[in-house]
Parts: sequence; structure tokens; C-alpha cells
Amino acid sequence: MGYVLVINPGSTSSKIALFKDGGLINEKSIRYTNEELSIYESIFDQKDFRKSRIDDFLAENGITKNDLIAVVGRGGLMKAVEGGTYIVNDTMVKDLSEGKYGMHASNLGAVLAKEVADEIGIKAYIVDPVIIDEMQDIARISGLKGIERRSVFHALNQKSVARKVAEQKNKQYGEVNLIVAHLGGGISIGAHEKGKVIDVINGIDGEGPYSPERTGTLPLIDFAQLIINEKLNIEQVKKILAGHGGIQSYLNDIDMINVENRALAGEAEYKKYLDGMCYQIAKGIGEMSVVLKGNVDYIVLTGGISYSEYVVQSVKEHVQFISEVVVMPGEEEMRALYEGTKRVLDGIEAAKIY
Ligand SMILES: Nc1ncnc2c1ncn2[C@@H]1O[C@H](COP(=O)(O)OP(=O)(O)O)[C@@H](O)[C@H]1O
Ligand SMILES: CCCC(=O)OP(=O)(O)O
Repeated sequence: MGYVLVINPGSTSSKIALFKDGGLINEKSIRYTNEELSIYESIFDQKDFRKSRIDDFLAENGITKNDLIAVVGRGGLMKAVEGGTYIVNDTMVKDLSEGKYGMHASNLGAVLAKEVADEIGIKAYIVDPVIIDEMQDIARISGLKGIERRSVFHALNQKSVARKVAEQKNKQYGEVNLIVAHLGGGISIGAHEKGKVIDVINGIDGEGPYSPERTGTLPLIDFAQLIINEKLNIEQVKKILAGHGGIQSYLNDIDMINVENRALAGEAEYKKYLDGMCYQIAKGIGEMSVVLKGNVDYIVLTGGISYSEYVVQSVKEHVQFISEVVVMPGEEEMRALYEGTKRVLDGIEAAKIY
């Protein structure tokens, strides 16, 4: 068997990995500086720059493209689909490139994967993209005609840890109810009912808790007034909601290790906003427990911030009356992308068509 190349573009980084025969061969996280990215007008304009780093990674590992059997990228903001592994086709590339359903760094995942794959005539895939939609219809109603809530969340990691927790408890994912809170630069919280995410606190459109860099829900009148006063266009509004909101807006910092250290060292402002975030995360979990009518087997805390004992304890204090809380810190997106591809290569699952 040859190598599977995994490409996961994030807003300030690209993670790249090579897997072979079930094992990780090498992984690299490339961090980009503001200076490197700010010269590009749009996220999409970063494509060739990011691609050159992938070529460098292959060369560093002594691999040529001909050694690859498949390429997989993180799936971005595209037409809502059900979970699974999808072949990257031209329609998908067009939607992601044009930002038809919004623009996020993950839009580059499928596009870069297909460019690399096309060079040697192999297939490119995405797995469980951020717009997986398994929401029950009642959850779509927003409260204003013409605007619908949509399902955008850390689907890849949420589904992967949900399966893992079920497995650890000797159960099938399809027979348990879980609330999964992904606590990273962005935060999303999903109500997983017997294998389907029937409602979700969307991690990017301005819902739920504030995060290191996102506002979450805001008082609408005040936000509307800000837009009018500052004459903001839609791109500027999106930047505030996801980028310049949350902890970043209060403390000018998105490094939660630093925020926690300063909070614990007695800096009152740091403690106040860290506690506020934990409080809102707990409220979000409570909301999802109502969606599941209280039938919750496990609450799962995942993502980078779940490494924080302080955050975990603080959230737990509020929600442990609902169910057992399981902590799965970090994320395994690279392995989840590989495993989704391997299931297709091994014939265990059929690839879906977008
Ligand atoms: N040990 C830790 N304690 C607290 N926060 C942490 C820790 N490790 C990472 N983080 C925070 O986790 C966030 C990144 O989480 P991650 O899940 O990797 O992000 P994303 O989902 O945005 O890719 C950052 O704010 C980082 O500071
Ligand atoms: C919630 C959609 C996916 C997302 O926001 O991912 P990042 O936190 O990696 O930006």
C-alpha cells in the first residue's frame, strides 16, 4: 500500500500528515505569521502559497507524489450533506472556491487535495465536513422568516470522539446519546442522538458561548447599532463574529494557556473573562441536554482548551448533574480524515458523491 496525504488547513496554520498501512508516518503543523497571510486579499488567494508548503513537506519526507494512493482534505463550507467520506468533484471545488456557502480556511482542504491528486491521477476525498447536516427540522427555525439556523460545527472531531467514547464504554455510537463540546479557537456543541447530530450550537455564525476568538450570541440591538455606527460591511461583521470576538476582544489574546496562567496568578480581568467563557459553555451544554430531553449518557469535552483542568472543573461544576462528563482533550482530525479515507479504500464504506 502507498501513502495517504492528509491536508487540514486552519485559519492560521496548515496541518499536513502522511499515513501508511494504518500508521502515522509523519505530521507537520505549519504556523503562518500575520505578515505571511495578510498579503492575500482573500483566504482563497492563499491557495498556491499553502500548496508550496505541502510540496516541501513531501520532499522533506523523501516522498514523491507518485508514492501517494489518495489525498484527503478537511471539508469546508459547502452545501449541507450527511456525514461520511466524499469524493472531491468539480461541483464541490466550484462551491468551495466561490465561497457560495461562506469562506473558511477549511474550504481550501478539498481544493488543495484535488489539485495534488489530479497531478498523478488518483482520487481526492473529504470526510465529515464542517457542514454535515443531521439537524431535526424544528432546530432550523430561527425566529425570523427568511433566516434559518444551519448546522456548522467541528463535525470531524465531534463524530470521531463520540465514536471513541461509545467504544470505550463498550457501546455503539448509534445506541448512545452524547453532548459533545469542542472547545478550541472556535466552540461548537452538538446533541448526538443515537449517531445523529440533531441540533448544534453553530461554531461560526454567532451562536452560543464566546470562544477565544469568536463572539457567540450577542445582544442583537446593540450589535445592530454597532454595525450602523461603524458603517461595517458584511466581511467586517464576519471578522468581528469570528476572529476578533470573545477573549480576543476583551484581553487581546487567544492563547488560553496564557489567559489561564494570568487568571490563576490573580489578574482579575483574566479570571472574569475566563470564568465567563466557562459559564457560557456550561449553558450551551444545558441547552443541548434539553434537546435530548434529559436522556444524556455522556457529556464529552474535547478540543485544545479541554487540556485545561481549570476549564474542565469549572464547566463540570455546572453540568455534572446532567450526566457523566468525559474529557477527550485535543483533537484527532488528521487520523479521522485518514480513517474515513481508509474505510473507502478498504471497501468498508462507499464514497459519497457531492
Ligand atoms: N493546556 C492547555 N490549556 C489551556 N488551553 C489550551 C491548552 N492547550 C491548548 N489550549 C488552547 O486551545 C486552543 C486551540 O484549540 P484547538 O482545538 O487546537 O483549536 P482549533 O479547534 O481552533 O483548531 C487555543 O486557544 C489554545 O491556547
Ligand atoms: C465550526 C466550524 C468549524 C470551525 O470553526 O473550525 P475552526 O475552529 O478550526 O476554525
